[in-house]
Amino acid sequence: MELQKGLKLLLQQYKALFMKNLLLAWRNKRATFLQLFSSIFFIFLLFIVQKAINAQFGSSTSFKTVRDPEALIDPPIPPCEDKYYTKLPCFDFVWSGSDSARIGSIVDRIRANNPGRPIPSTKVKPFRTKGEVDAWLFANPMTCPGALHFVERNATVISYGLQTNSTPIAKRGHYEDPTFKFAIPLQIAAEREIARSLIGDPSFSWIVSLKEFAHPVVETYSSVGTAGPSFFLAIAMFGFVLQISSLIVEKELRLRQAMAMMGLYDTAYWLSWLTWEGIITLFSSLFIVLFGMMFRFDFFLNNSFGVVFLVFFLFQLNMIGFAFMFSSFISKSTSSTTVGFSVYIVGFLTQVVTIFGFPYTDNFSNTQRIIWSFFPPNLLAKALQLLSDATSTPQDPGIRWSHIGKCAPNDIDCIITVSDIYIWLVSTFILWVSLAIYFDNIFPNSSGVRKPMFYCLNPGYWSGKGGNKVEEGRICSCMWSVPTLGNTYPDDEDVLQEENIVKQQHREGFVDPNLAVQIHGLEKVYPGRTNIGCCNCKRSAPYHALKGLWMNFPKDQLFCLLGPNGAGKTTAINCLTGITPVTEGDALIYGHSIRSSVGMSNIQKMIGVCPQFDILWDALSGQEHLYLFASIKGLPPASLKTVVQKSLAEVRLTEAARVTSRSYSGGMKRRLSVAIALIGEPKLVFLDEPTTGMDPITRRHVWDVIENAKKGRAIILTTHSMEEADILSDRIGIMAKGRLRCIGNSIRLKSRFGTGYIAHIRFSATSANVTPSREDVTASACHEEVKLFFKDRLDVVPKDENKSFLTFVIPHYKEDRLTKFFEELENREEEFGISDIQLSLATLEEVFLNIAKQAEFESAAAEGRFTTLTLTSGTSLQIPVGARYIGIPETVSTENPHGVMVEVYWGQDDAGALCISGHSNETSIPSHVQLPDALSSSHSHTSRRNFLGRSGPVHGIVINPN
Ligand SMILES: Nc1ncnc2c1ncn2[C@@H]1O[C@H](COP(=O)(O)OP(=O)(O)OP(=O)(O)O)[C@@H](O)[C@H]1O
Repeated sequence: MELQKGLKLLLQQYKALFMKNLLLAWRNKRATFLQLFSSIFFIFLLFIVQKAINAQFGSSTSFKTVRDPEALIDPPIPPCEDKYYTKLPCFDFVWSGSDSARIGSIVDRIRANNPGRPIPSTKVKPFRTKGEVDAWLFANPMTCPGALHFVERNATVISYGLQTNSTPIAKRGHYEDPTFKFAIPLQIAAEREIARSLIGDPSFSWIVSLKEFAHPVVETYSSVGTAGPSFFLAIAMFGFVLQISSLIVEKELRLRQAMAMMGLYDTAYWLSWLTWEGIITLFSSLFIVLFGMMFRFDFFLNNSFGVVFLVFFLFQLNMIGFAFMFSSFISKSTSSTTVGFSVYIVGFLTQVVTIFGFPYTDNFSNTQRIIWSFFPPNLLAKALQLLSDATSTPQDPGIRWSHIGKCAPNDIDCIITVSDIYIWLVSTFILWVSLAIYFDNIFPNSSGVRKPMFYCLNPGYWSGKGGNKVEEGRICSCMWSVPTLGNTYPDDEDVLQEENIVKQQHREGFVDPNLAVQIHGLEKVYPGRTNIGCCNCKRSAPYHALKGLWMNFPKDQLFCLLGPNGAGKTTAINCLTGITPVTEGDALIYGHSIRSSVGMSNIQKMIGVCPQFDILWDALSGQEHLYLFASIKGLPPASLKTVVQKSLAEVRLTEAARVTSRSYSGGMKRRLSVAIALIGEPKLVFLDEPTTGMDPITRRHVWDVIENAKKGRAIILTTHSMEEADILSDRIGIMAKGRLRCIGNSIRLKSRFGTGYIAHIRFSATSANVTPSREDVTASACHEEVKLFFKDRLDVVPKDENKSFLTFVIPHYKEDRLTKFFEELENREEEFGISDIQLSLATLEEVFLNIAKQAEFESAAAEGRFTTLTLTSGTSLQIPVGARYIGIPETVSTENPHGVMVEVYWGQDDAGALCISGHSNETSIPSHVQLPDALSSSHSHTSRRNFLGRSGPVHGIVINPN
């Protein structure tokens, strides 16, 4: 099948990813709903805030249009309790001039003639002089709203002075103007009563009326301009947090890596997210403006629709770009809410500062403005302020398209316009997205791999020819030097032969067309690093996970890679699939080198990978996964449906095709992963433990799938199931500690590395006329005879036995005696009471365990590990891990002229580490054995004392009795 290439493939991948984003958003309806419609809630809150403020300030005529102002006639002196924040007991007024009886009577009349409310004498306080009044006011603040100072100059002249607290105060949205409320009524009352006293007519008429100017609304409070920035920032935060977590989840779950392995273009990935979020942002901004208009905000009604919409759209888009950039710094999706919350808090604070004028006035420098404008919430706050100021009174026309580049006529401090803010939002958006892509490349991905810091300065990166070099570890971690490998020649003859063939082909530059993979000395060292934290310094040494692999994988064969945990199987697959860079060596996959970026992109088109852990989107169904991966692979659109249906049928997921993978069982997920690996007819398939977690029936079915898939392609399979390896593989390689230990087909491995042949002897049930106790005796006699027969002819003892069978393990080197032996045994079947004889080769599991144990022996020897052997006699010896024969120090005697030794039996614990499982009886060391002096010397190092004078551990002596 011809796969799509170039621009066509990019477009196909883009469409498939866009569809994936749409499906994820559709399945996560609650989050998408919040992203689109949370604005209605916040705008409703703004509406309530606006209403509450209007109600509070409603009493002040400044907030109203006054066309026919009402006159206030003879305003009375109000009670002192009416003053805001007054302290009780209080006085309506205090006065000086109490030495004069005439002044006293004027004050009495002021009290008595106060319109509508005569003032009781207790509510006024007389003083002799102004100085006394000042001293009293100083000592008793907030207890009196005004003071009158009278001076009787002569019989026809009385002068007076007025004193009041001139600070206007606001209380719960109401302003108190002390001049109008207290000073003028006192003034009117004082002048009225002085005039009456001077002309001697106590009923002299005196009417004063006060009236404000007719005026339009002088000021308004816009909740959108003041509280709006933080509310609209909160709306944008939904998109911000969701975007960060979507990107991180795909990184964290290695979904991006899986797509990259299938040949995904980064451009398609970023474009799909950008367009998807662009569309969501567009609708979200549209709803903000429509809801704002619905709630009748002047801000939304009087400014041009397009101008307001663009502010919200560009701001939200900018926040998405900001989220893209942040996602490079975060590795856990659970941190996205914390990051979102922190950005919101910082944004809220900087917005408050912005609303108070920083730094968009002449008082601040350009540098301050530039730095401030990099943070998108600040630009939003300023834009909302400009738009809100432009509609602050009904007379203000708002901002039209034609005016976006101009300052408002009354804005004398204007330093930034709406069009400047658009430019800032667009250019910083481009900056965030570029930084996001750059950081995404230079920060380690989920496999710890990253590009060099200046990768984009490499011309090869842009031309597509090379420049795809990758590094490992964090940017700021110091790498340790890579340890060199010692002797890398294999001990096993088959491995050596394979290695020689591959090496020769490599030397000759021969690319065998019948080979799918040629591995040339593949080495992988995971870098050790020193991470310097603020108060600690963590070190980890480099780890040699692959120590030089030389192997060929023919086409049309299934190669099974076995090995204990940590052997390096997954590392080998990761190197071959380009997930992790190789340290040394190379591999050719269908002639393409894994070390070249062009080679790797060709390789990715012809491989399929089923990773060790299922890499699936919870919210996508099996069918959607297959559509997505088939599209990324570049299968022609016309064939997608048929291919997907076929794949689903192959892995028996047709019925569950439309069910989201969240509801799949472990086995179903594995089957889907296998189907993904096989989609698009890849020429090489990597299956990393594909049947883990499957029940026996499903496992057998998947074996059928794999068996069928073998035709026309190479498969590399890793598994911990020996049965699986035995059934499926054409060739098996067992790895341990980063090296290939053996290679060959199953029979070859069993015959070379198994303990030998296994003979099961089953005994016939004793006849019915034999009593039970007699039956036991007969059976036991038969067993003994057979045991004797095996001992006599083959020198073997039973490995396992019970009432009805005996099991013997016959070593390979006794193979030549077997034909005759079994002929004789068959002839004597009746005599021995044998009902059945079964002869089989040792199992692959046994081979595996032997190889793993051998590798442990080698690594223990290489590392010089020691353990304690406690003999039955009670003596404890320090012996090297893996040593088989140990001479016991200071045991030379006339009976044992060469001393005494034991054979140590080694087993492996649950973690695969070597442990002593027992030891033989103490026996004399044979005379031919070369002995170290230590064995007989009484002053040997084995019983030396340490520097504290205490005796150190006694060391056993490793000897070779053969
Ligand atoms: N990113 C890494 N950084 C450091 N060491 C690593 C890294 N990945 C793997 N290793 C180490 O490399 C060794 C080989 O690991 P690998 O996963 O290849 O083993 P495996 O044979 O696939 O084991 P399993 O059967 O458990 O999957 C292990 O000791 C592992 O700890």
